[in-house]
Amino acid sequence: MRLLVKAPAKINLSLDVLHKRPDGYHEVKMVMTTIDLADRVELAPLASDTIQIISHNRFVPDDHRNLAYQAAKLLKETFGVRKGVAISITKTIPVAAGLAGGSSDAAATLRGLNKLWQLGLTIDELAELGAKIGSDVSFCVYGGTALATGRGEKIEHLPAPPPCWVILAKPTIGVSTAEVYRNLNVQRTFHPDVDGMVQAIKDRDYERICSLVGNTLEDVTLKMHPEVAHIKEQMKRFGADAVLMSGSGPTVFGLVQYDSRLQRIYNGLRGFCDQVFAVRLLGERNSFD
Ligand SMILES: C[C@](O)(CO)[C@H](O)COP(=O)(O)OP(=O)(O)OC[C@H]1O[C@@H](n2ccc(N)nc2=O)[C@H](O)[C@@H]1O
Ligand SMILES: Nc1ncnc2c1ncn2[C@@H]1O[C@H](COP(=O)(O)OP(=O)(O)OP(=O)(O)O)[C@@H](O)[C@H]1O
Repeated sequence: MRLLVKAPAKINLSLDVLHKRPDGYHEVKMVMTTIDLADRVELAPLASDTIQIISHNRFVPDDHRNLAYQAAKLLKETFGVRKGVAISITKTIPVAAGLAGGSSDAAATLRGLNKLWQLGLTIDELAELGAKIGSDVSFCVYGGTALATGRGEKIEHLPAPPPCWVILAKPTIGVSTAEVYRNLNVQRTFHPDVDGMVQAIKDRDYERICSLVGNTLEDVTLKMHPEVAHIKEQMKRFGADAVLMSGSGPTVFGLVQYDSRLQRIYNGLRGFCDQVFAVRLLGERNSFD
């Protein structure tokens, strides 16, 4: 049996960093939501007891460094599985972009292998295991919309925000999440109103959601890569309702409610940015199939 699993990207509508912890990670408080831009993860049983990664993207490792590999290894070791699997990853989510592509591939692998190997784990158990792979993996196991705290692995589910378009523009640079956190001075930085964002989502108030988007990590990445600020300015100028960098960047997203404006913004950005996507905000859990 071969299994095809969808691995959607996330954006951070609000991301606050509270303080650095003794373990080196940062305590965060953020609102994340899934969007309709997804990698395809295909799982096929192997006769030998090995994990094989097939990826045709030169930026994606095809060995133990791949987060999907780490997900399979974690399940094998934790539950004593003596079976092999070939994991074929077709990337659509840009790499090192702030969209949790690798984390979502790992989450899809956890969900898929739970079925393929008939492990009978609950979604909460899979999310807990996911946290061992990376801070964004727990959220990606569930998808939907959530308030994430701790180092990002404590998930409180939220209703979906009102439907809208999400325009994404990624400059041709990759950003290291570790480096962005390292360059952050938590005391002297902007802190968005995350509680306000949670309330606005519960109230399904699109205008308030747009007015409250904010990301503590944005200033750090903008200083390192001024082209991200340029994309932000252009997206605002072309008429997006709200504009923000996602995660540690460098992808910038814009929220747009009216179809009539979408084409104009998309075309405008395509003029100077290679990777531009217009997708729907998913926001609902279980939108993987
Ligand atoms: C920027 C975000 O994507 C926002 O959703 C996440 O906070 C990062 O999630 P991630 O890429 O899954 O991060 P991990 O793979 O767990 O960690 C990568 C590196 O980022 C830093 N890191 C990450 C998460 C966090 N809460 N504090 C940190 O300081 C650490 O230096 C860590 O070594
Ligand atoms: N399945 C994978 N897909 C993409 N990159 C992967 C994968 N597994 C490991 N990596 C490595 O992880 C690095 C970060 O990639 P990824 O696309 O997950 O970043 P990101 O979108 O910024 O993540 P996040 O938003 O969670 O910080 C890449 O440079 C790559 O070397």
